[in-house]
Order: sequence, then C-alpha cells, then structure tokens
Amino acid sequence: MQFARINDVAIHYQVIGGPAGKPVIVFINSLGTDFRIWRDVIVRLAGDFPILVYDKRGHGLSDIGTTPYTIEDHSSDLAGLMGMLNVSGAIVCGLSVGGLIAQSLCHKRPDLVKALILADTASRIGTADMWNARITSVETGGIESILDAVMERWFTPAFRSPENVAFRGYCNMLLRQPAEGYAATCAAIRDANYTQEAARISVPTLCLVGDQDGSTPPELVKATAERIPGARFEIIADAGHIPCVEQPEAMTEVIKVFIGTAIDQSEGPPHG
Ligand SMILES: O=C(O)CCC(=O)CC(=O)O
Repeated sequence: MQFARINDVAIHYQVIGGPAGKPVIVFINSLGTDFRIWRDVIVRLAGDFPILVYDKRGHGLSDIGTTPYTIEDHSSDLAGLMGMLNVSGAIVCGLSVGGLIAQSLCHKRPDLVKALILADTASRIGTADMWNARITSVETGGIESILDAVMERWFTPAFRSPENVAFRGYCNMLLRQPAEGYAATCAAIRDANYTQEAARISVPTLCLVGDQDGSTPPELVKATAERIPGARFEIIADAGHIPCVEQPEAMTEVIKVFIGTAIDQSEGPPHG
C-alpha cells in the first residue's frame, strides 16, 4: 500500500508501472466507492500503460480531512499527488464525481491532462435540493439509510441478484465509507457546475455511460459530450452507473479504441 500526505491529508494511492514513454492513465473513483472499483479495467490495461489510482479524500483508506469539500479541493489533491509522483500529460479517467474532478483538473492544470475519459458523469450532476436531502439522510440515518436507493442506480437488476456475491461486496464497500466523507463529497457535487467551461475543453475527450445508469443517465452524459468540442460518446450495454464493475471488458475496449485512435502517444512525458 502506498500513502502520501497531500494538502495535509493522507491519500492512499497505487502506481502500477508500464512501458516508458506511454502516458499514465489516472483513475478517479465515484461517490461512496474506493479505488478497487477499477480493478477489472486496470488488469486489462496494465502492461500497456502506467497506471495511477487513488482514494479521494473522505473515501477508502484516505483521510477525511476538513469538511465539507469542494471539487477544487479534490482536484488540488490529485494535482498534488501527480506532482509528487512526477506525472503530467496523463489520460485522466473519472467516474461520476471523479469526472467532475477530472474536468476541474483539466481547467486548472492543463499541463497535467493529455486526454479525458468522462465516465457516467456530466458538467453538472443533480440539483441542490437533491444533494441537500441526501446529506440530511446520511447525517441523520447513516449510509445504510440510502443503501437500497443507491444500489438501484449503481447496478442493473441482473447484478443486484441476491445470488451475486459481488453485489454483496459492493454494498459493503458503500456501507464502509465514512459518512462524513460521503456527505462532504455530496456538498462538493452540489456546488459544482462546469457547464460554461465545457466548450473550452481542448483535449481529446471520451464520454461513456452505462445504458441503465440511474444516477447520470445516457441523455445527461450525451448532452455533456455535445458541449465538449470533438468529444466522443459511447454507451456500454447492460451496465448501470459503474460499468467498470459490471462490464469491465466492454469499458476497457472502448477506452483502448479511444486511446488508440484519438491520442498522440509519441510524446509521453517522463513519469515516476
Ligand atoms: O456516483 C457519484 O459520484 C455521484 C452520483 C450519484 O449520485 C451516485 C449515486 O447514485 O449514488
């Protein structure tokens, strides 16, 4: 396990080495998850690209830090981590709130971002009323009070079968996130809106979404892709909000095609 102190917060991360000269792929997880959601995509990409994955503050083994957060707090942590590891010019792949963090990083630190993969995310997610109600639920009833509703948005009915032990595991993952970090990240999502900035994204961008995503549905992600110049839009069949868990093979294929056809890989900067 690897840890770094960034912005006075202990951040849990992992670097998986890859060929020199290739851009690093950075993965940013979603609300209520830790970086293990990326495992089945990472195993399919490892060896072809260096990989950096981490638990954003308030999630996984990272510290909670001072709450509430902004998306800029999260992107500043990522910028600090990449700086410490001498990573720049990366392909930054963020899922949901991870996609908001990726957009923020791209706007604030364009030197760090060579391309964006925006998975099950948007320029703006949800409404202030929705997020305030979710924060109140978590603060009063704990994460278990929202478990069933969240799982219906995250996963297809087939994945939610009681026979599926992996479904049980992902329920445990959500339940074991700290309520304070979860609620603080809800506030960050509530206050983020990158709609105006979307037209200024100038790096190759792939927007993808599960066809049954109940949190950021395909129409929302498509509308975001249409605001970003030249962005590609792909739908992953038979997946909810977390296609890297439900359909890792299909998601990896879409990512590989995007990287192979949209990104100049000849100038990958040195990385640590
Ligand atoms: O997944 C995220 O990062 C935020 C979007 C969301 O609300 C997820 C959920 O439905 O719980």
